[in-house]
Amino acid sequence: MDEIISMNDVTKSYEKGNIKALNGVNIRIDEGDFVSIVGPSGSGKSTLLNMIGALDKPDRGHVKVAGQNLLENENLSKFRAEKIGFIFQLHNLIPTLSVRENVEIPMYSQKIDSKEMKKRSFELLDYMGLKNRANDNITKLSGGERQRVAIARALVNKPSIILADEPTGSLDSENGIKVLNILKKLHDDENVTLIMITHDQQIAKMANHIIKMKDGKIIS
Ligand SMILES: Nc1ncnc2c1ncn2[C@@H]1O[C@H](COP(=O)(O)OP(=O)(O)OP(=O)(O)O)[C@@H](O)[C@H]1O
Repeated sequence: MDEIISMNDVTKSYEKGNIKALNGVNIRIDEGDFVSIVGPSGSGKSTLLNMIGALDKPDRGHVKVAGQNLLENENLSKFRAEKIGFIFQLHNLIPTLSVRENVEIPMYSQKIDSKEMKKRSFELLDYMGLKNRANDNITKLSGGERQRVAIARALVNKPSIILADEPTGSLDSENGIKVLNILKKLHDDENVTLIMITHDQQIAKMANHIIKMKDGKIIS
């Protein structure tokens, strides 16, 4: 399989070097892999995910994602919009917009006409079982429904990589399973590379590979 993400001796410190959030991390992830990241609070999981998504820069080391060296890339927002879909625990949806408008946000920076935007957002909302909620204000939806909107938004630019930080963390188990099944189906059907942080051992086992972190290092 082809490599899609690699990190070489990546180090990231905070508080003038007192906290080593990442301490010499090496990874290789192949196209189409489903990887879960586990480890205690503060072990560096979010920092690792943010490095892959070019939301953060290492102090030292190399990060290569989808063939691009992120330290040399001068247009990281374009890179993010085209290659990466982000799903966060608190889903960062915009409360003043409708469901459909929230899904369309990542397309605004691309040169996509409004008809095509509408077509894509309806398709994805249909896939998520939310087509009839498209014009509702986002605040009318339940937590599980909002998380499905966040997944639709992450997919709208057809990214090759999805980064999910505790995507089921704020959901009850029934809704959590629904969201996970959607992510798993995406991975199986579309060959999307899926990288997910979780605290739940059972959920972690759904992945093909598990990265275990401790004190800024990968321990297995
Ligand atoms: N912006 C920041 N400023 C200072 N310290 C930070 C910052 N971001 C992270 N850290 C520190 O870096 C370390 C790793 O944090 P990180 O958020 O990556 O851990 P995590 O494994 O994702 O934790 P959790 O499971 O609690 O979300 C922690 O000690 C954290 O306090």
